[in-house]
Amino acid sequence: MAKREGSTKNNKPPVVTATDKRRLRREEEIKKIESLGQRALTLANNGPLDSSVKLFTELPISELTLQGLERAHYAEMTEIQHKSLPYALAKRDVLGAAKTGSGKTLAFLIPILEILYRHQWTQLDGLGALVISPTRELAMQIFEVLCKIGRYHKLSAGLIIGGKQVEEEKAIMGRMNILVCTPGRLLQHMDETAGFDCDNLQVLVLDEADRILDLGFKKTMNAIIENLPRQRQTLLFSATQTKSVKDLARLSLERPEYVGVHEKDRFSTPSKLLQHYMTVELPQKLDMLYSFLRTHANNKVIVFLSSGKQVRFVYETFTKARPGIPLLHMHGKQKQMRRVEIFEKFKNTTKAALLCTDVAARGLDFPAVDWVVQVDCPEDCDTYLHRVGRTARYEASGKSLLFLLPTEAPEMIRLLNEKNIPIKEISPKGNKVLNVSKQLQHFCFQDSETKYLGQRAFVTYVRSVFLQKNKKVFDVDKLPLEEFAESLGLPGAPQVKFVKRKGDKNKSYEDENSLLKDEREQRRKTRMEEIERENTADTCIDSTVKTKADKMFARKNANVLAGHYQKLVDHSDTSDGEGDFTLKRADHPLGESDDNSVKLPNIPSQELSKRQLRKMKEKLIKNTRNNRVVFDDDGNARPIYELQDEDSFRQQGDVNKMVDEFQQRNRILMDEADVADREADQMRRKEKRIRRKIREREELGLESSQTLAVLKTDDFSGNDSSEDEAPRDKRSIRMAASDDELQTSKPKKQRSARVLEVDNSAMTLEDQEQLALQLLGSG
Ligand SMILES: Nc1ncnc2c1ncn2[C@@H]1O[C@H](COP(=O)(O)OP(=O)(O)OP(=O)(O)O)[C@@H](O)[C@H]1O
Repeated sequence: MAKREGSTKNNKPPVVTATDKRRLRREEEIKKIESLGQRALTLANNGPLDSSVKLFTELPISELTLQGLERAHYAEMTEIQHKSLPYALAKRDVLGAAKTGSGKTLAFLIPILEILYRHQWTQLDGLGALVISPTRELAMQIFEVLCKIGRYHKLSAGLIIGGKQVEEEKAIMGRMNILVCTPGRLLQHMDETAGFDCDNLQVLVLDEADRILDLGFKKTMNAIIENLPRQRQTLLFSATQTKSVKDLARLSLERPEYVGVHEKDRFSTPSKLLQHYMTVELPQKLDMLYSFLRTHANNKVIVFLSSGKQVRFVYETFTKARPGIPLLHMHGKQKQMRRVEIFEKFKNTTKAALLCTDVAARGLDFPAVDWVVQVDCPEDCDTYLHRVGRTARYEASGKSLLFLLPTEAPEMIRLLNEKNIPIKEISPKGNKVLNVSKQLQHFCFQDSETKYLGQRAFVTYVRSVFLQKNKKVFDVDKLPLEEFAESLGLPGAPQVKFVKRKGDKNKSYEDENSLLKDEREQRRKTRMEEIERENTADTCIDSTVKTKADKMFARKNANVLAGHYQKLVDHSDTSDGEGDFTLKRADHPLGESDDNSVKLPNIPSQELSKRQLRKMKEKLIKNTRNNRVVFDDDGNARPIYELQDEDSFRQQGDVNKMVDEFQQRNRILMDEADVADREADQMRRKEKRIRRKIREREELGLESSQTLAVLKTDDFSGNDSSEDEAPRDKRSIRMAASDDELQTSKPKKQRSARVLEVDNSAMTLEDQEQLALQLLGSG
């Protein structure tokens, strides 16, 4: 004390050490945090925010988040943000509903950052916030926005969306403060990962809440919720929000604030979205789509179909038919890396058509989409809303077109009108409709793989109609099946038999990876039971009536058909939950096997009973008798030899000469066939080579499907040797640009703890993946 007085007397300033500076700054920060909390509470208690408040800066939001928002060019709040943030920032439960593209993502990400910041969350506190999304792409998108606006916070964040690197994920799960994930993989970690617990969880967010809480995810979500503490904040957002009391009870919400933004609007779709529908007969759908793409070749278009097989078939055949617009395709069964690639490609393009299933229907924020075309009718109005919501986002405009069958149109339009969806009928200009069916026929005839794909596309479409709940819209009996098959280029309609299993769900949209192991096991068992039923119910098999397709199969030897038969009955490789019913052809006329031996369908024999094996053998032997056919130029199957009566034959001229001519003609034909076979064989081998390479790449780990990154190092240790730099810089997140930088620029201590500083400024998903790989590799 005396010393201080002395120093004052000598007019010397008191000595302020670095520790003092740190302490002062810390005290200041604590005061700010307390004030933020107080202001947030007052704001929430005051009720709805005044309409004059427009900017994020006017809300009790920390400097760190505001800087992130500014850097990402977000200044003014959208309506849903304006209405929900005051409650969410005060840690209240919120059920938010607002039109598609209206900014719901920020409405839950800002509160997450703020709540954790106000708790001064550190790595030692573990998991503080969990965001659950129904699809991987949506999770990736949310993660990207989080990286952008959270760049100045000292929090770690991970993206957990499935893939192969479970073990690597396990190693760092325990250190994540925020996780963005899909339900299936999250549950897997809850079950398997030691050291990963959610006991401290502060905020739970369900994006697309109605979807996550519906039947498809019910079991998984129930199990996840069991692992979460009851004392937490829960935020639910969707354009089509659930109000089910049961759902809310499952989540134990506490007096939630219901924030419905556009409820009083005249229409439930964005105002700048122009919506049309067109009545199209089923066999004309692909012609219409092809014509549409030809005439919109300079646009960015999303095309929705109801199954992955259809997506693949249209993609494969249209790519060959060249509609003049680049084509991309996305469905649930694609490898994750491929999906990421397509997602990024479509995001960054201005001119392309993305053919997809409903896996892309919700939440995805592709910039500047001009058109959304729904080739197949959505299962309900909510799905319609989410699909069209991929265009006209935020302040942009967009158009949509819905194809409806004459049988679907009246009821579907009534339902859409009832939901305040303004949709107008338009009719195609007759002279602009191009015919693509002929080309499809050609492709199917030329390539058996395309034909099989077409058959499966046919089956999955019919199945999807059969499984729809709303029978007033969807009537499978009224589908013109033969004409539809013809329009896909198929030589006849594959016969489809429906066996509705107990517990069948109406799931045209499901991330297969979300299925639990026991669900998959259950499906496998049911499939085996179906095969058993199929093999014993011979009364269903009508061996006399043969479709053109049946005859076409006869060309193939038994071995190939066995594979095909397996594909038809084995639903395990279905892309869109295709395994929900039994498909059965009326008969399977088999051609002669090359080696005259009978091959059984490719099912492990130990999984079949003796009786099943015997039945299958009998069935195959019965069907392998002389019924070979040839095909004429129109693709019609004919028997190889069609006998004339002798008199008319002799009248045609000298028999020996005719025999010579016949043999010569056949030699030429056989030579041609030989060349074609060799070419096909070469193609097949090439494909196999490519597939093998891809597999090898994957095995080497070059395909990183798992994405996991650390947003920010957590360092409240007080070790601020660089404290005289601007605090913003000191705290800023820097991304190591290369492996070398990662290796060399970090202090050893940090590296050994595998904590990276990340600058997400220009961080693409590829960067994030790269970073994740580096991070994982560094341990
Ligand atoms: N405050 C804002 N200022 C400017 N742009 C914003 C703001 N909030 C969101 N956006 C932009 O609006 C677009 C849509 O936002 P977002 O994806 O969050 O919509 P959404 O309501 O979640 O849509 P969906 O219901 O389809 O999931 C995004 O491109 C986003 O960057």
